[in-house]
Amino acid sequence: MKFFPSLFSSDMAIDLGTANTLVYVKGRGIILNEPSVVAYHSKDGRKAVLAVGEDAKLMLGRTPGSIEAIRPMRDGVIADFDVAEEMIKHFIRKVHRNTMFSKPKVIVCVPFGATPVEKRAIRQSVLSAGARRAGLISEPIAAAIGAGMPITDPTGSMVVDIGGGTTEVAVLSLGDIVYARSVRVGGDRMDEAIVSFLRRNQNLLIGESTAEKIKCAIGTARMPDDGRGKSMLVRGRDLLNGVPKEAEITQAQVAEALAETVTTICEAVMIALETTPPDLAADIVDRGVMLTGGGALLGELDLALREQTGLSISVADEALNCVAIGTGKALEYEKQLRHAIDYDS
Ligand SMILES: Nc1ncnc2c1ncn2[C@@H]1O[C@H](COP(=O)(O)OP(=O)(O)OP(=O)(O)O)[C@@H](O)[C@H]1O
Repeated sequence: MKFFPSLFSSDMAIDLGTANTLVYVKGRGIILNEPSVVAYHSKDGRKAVLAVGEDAKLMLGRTPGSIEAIRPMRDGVIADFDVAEEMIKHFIRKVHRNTMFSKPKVIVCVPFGATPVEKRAIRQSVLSAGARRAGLISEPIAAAIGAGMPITDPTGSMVVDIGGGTTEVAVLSLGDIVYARSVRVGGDRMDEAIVSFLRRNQNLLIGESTAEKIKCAIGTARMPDDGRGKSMLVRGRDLLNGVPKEAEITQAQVAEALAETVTTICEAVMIALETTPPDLAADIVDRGVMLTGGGALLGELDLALREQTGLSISVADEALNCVAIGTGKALEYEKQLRHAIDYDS
């Protein structure tokens, strides 16, 4: 009997993220979560896919001349359509492999600011990957559903989804978006800020994946009370003499490196509040703001936002998976949430 669900249903929801792609299968939940990376091998002017997802991410920054590891999503949108299509096809086939009947229906979440051309390209990639129908849902709506917010109530809710490439701030009421704004800062920008901080202050050159490790291990949005906080050892290359070098980086230094990104996120929240109609803004002041996305896990980001905006801030349970869970719920409860899913544009 365990075999039956995979035979009959593989309608799926995809969170096509800058950093990670997650696939939710109806009735089963999230069954795939892999980095959004594709590695190609080039020979005699012809390119062939070598690896996708986890295996391809291991190759980033470590490829010889004949291999290229590419992240097709940048700033929350598709930067390289051909590579993105390969990646979507690979993931859909991986999930759909055990299904004998019917092509799946697929719902994909897209950033609020995605253009009609970008939406059409995503839909086309999904259809050519073997889907029978392709629906799109706006990322802030999916994030809010995934965080369990009462988005269909006649009250204002604010969700701030901090992803790899973008941060989307949205105000929702009665199941739809009243205000949304996307700023091109997120986890990637934090990694870049750590790389340039170490280059400037310690003459140490590190790669972005090392910067991401530092951010996840000791990253913080607030200056530690003792002015230093925890520390970790980092390996990179000495920019002065070109040899490998190990240096210590403290939480205070990471906080300094990330200060600009954190301020940009705070400003986006304040602008959203100022632009929201007064009654809805009052609801948000009462009910607070929900943070979702991997960037929401940055140490003390909720506290820093609370201090800078004066609003009450919560981090969603399963912040990293909220968008995928919300897109999946839209698929499960399609009748109730059909106004949020776009099958036609
Ligand atoms: N513990 C952590 N602390 C800080 N950042 C983290 C942590 N865990 C994950 N991240 C960051 O979260 C980001 C990925 O988040 P998420 O998966 O929500 O983004 P995405 O959906 O791929 O991106 P986008 O929404 O921009 O398309 C990465 O930059 C990652 O480094």
